[in-house]
Amino acid sequence: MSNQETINIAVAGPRGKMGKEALQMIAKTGHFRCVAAIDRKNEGKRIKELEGFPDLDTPIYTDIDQCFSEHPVDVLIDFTHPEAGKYHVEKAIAYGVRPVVGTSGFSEADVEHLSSLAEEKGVGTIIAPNFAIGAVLMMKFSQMAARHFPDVEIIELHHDQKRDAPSGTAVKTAEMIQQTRKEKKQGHPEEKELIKGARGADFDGFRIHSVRLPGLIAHQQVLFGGEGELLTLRHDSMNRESFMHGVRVAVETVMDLKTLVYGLENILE
Ligand SMILES: NC(=O)C1=CN([C@@H]2O[C@H](COP(=O)(O)OP(=O)(O)OC[C@H]3O[C@@H](n4cnc5c(N)ncnc54)[C@H](OP(=O)(O)O)[C@@H]3O)[C@@H](O)[C@H]2O)C=CC1
Ligand SMILES: O=C(O)C1=N[C@H](C(=O)O)C[C@H](O)C1
Repeated sequence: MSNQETINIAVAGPRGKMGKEALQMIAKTGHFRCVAAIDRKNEGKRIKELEGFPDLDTPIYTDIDQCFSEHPVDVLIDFTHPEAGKYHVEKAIAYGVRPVVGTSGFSEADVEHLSSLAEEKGVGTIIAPNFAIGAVLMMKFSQMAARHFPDVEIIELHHDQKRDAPSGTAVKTAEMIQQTRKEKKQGHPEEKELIKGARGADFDGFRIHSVRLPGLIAHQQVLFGGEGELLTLRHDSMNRESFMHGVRVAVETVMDLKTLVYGLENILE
């Protein structure tokens, strides 16, 4: 489709950190229009009544059925929580609305389930654990490196308001590494944790560590160890605008899809 055709968007989670950022991105993108918001509070209010958007006269719904029945919505952007996100995606697909989902914490089974729904209805859907371009490159470089360095540990670092651990990005990175890494249980065979959790979460024989601190936004290091050498890949999101180019590309791309795509790396050129 032409980049200039207007895309009507509903945003789920408009009071959240990412929901607010998405509203700003939509306002700055000429051919995007926010036509509705889905929030579990503020039924019947307008976004302009929320903090930060005095000019946005967009209706807020708590009932997603009502929202999709009353508005012609092309794309749903969801930045909420996994249970709400899954419900929103199921509803969107049923109404023929294309979901673009950043919400993390979906299980493999959730993604498979939503993928079958999308395919059955022919509704384009994008679920991306991380919309930052640098993060996607870090994941791809990690996948390349794991072919040569099977000894790897992931350290993800996030703000202390994050609910899920490990992060969606860390899980996706681990899944991508798993595709190229020779299977191996790392560390000493008789290794013993003196404090439970000291060695982090086990993913197919390698470890994921989650750090939560105020002051952090979203960061990840992937450390590879070899004979006499170390390779460190690191990505830092210094603000939440860093995710918005990817969200914009996903909104444009999903208009032409008929199935579910999991991971931004699958749509970037
Ligand atoms: N893919 C990516 O690039 C990125 C993904 N994320 C992910 O996005 C998600 C949101 O992150 P963030 O904005 O920081 O989190 P916030 O907690 O700031 O925002 C989440 C929002 O979702 C709302 N919400 C919860 N349940 C519902 C519901 N049933 N219906 C409607 N809204 C609901 C919350 O409302 P309430 O206040 O009432 O609880 C809150 O406003 C997380 O899963 C995070 O991991 C974050 C950054 C980048
Ligand atoms: O909660 C966040 O903040 C983030 N969540 C996503 C994740 O779980 O990977 C993406 C990014 O890391 C920020």
